[in-house]
Amino acid sequence: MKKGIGKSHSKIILIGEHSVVYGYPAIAIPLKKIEIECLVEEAKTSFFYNKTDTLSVAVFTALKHLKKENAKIKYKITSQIPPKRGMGSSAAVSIAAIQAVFDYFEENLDDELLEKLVHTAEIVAHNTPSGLDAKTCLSDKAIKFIKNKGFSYIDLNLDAYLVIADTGIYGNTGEAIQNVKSLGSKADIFLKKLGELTDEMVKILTENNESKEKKVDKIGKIMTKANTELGNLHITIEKTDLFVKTAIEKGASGAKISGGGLGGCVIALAKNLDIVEKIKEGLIKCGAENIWVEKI
Ligand SMILES: C[C@@](O)(CCO)CC(=O)[O-]
Repeated sequence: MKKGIGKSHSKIILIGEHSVVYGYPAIAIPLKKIEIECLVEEAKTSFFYNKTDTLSVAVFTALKHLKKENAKIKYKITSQIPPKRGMGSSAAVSIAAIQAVFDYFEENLDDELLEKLVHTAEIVAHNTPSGLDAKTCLSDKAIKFIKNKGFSYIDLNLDAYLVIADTGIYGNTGEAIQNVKSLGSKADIFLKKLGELTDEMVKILTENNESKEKKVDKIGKIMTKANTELGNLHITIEKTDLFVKTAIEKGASGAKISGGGLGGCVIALAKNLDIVEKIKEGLIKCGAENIWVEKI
């Protein structure tokens, strides 16, 4: 039977979520071990478009581009990425689905077109995507990203670990973006501060000759400060605050939410595996539903 396959992976945002929507830089890291795959196969009936479902929107976006809106296909997603947790599941679903549709019809798809189509699909998912999620889910390496300006690869090389802990609470990027918008000009000062913190982190990562340990300390502190600013923007919640506090008590150099907010994941930076274990233990006691560890 004819079939098409597409693949992508998860991501986290080290710093700069939300402020990136307003033109400030962000740093994001692909999580290549947490994968997603989409399979497209022949079906008896035409594809049914549901505009409230990210996957359906992505498939439709690809079919529309190929002028095959009435194609008789069905699709299936196999994903390790929990949805609505700030781990890029909507961008990754879109990437995998669009690739699978193009693969099914044996059409060429370069990265530029893929990104454009993902962006179109993402607009339906949360209105004003900066493009950061899609770019990170398409990347093999950490990136520094500025909306409408592009990206550059960034070498982290810290010999440290990120503990990524899922609160189990669905975040809502669209609502979180709306919360920030509704603060009006009151948000400006917090967004600017996030931009400054990101610039500071980029400097440490790219220009600083200190020991890795000192860099990790500084980066951790910046992460925690960023979380405070995200709190000022009303997108942290009680459980993420508890995770951040606990991770730091257990020895994390710093911690923050990652992604859209209002739930989702907290990321904590740890200097070594002993600290990783302590953080994990603490966060499991606080109700973490799932924990991943990424060396950075
Ligand atoms: C909240 C946000 O900054 C990140 C969502 O993962 C939105 C975006 O960049 O499109």
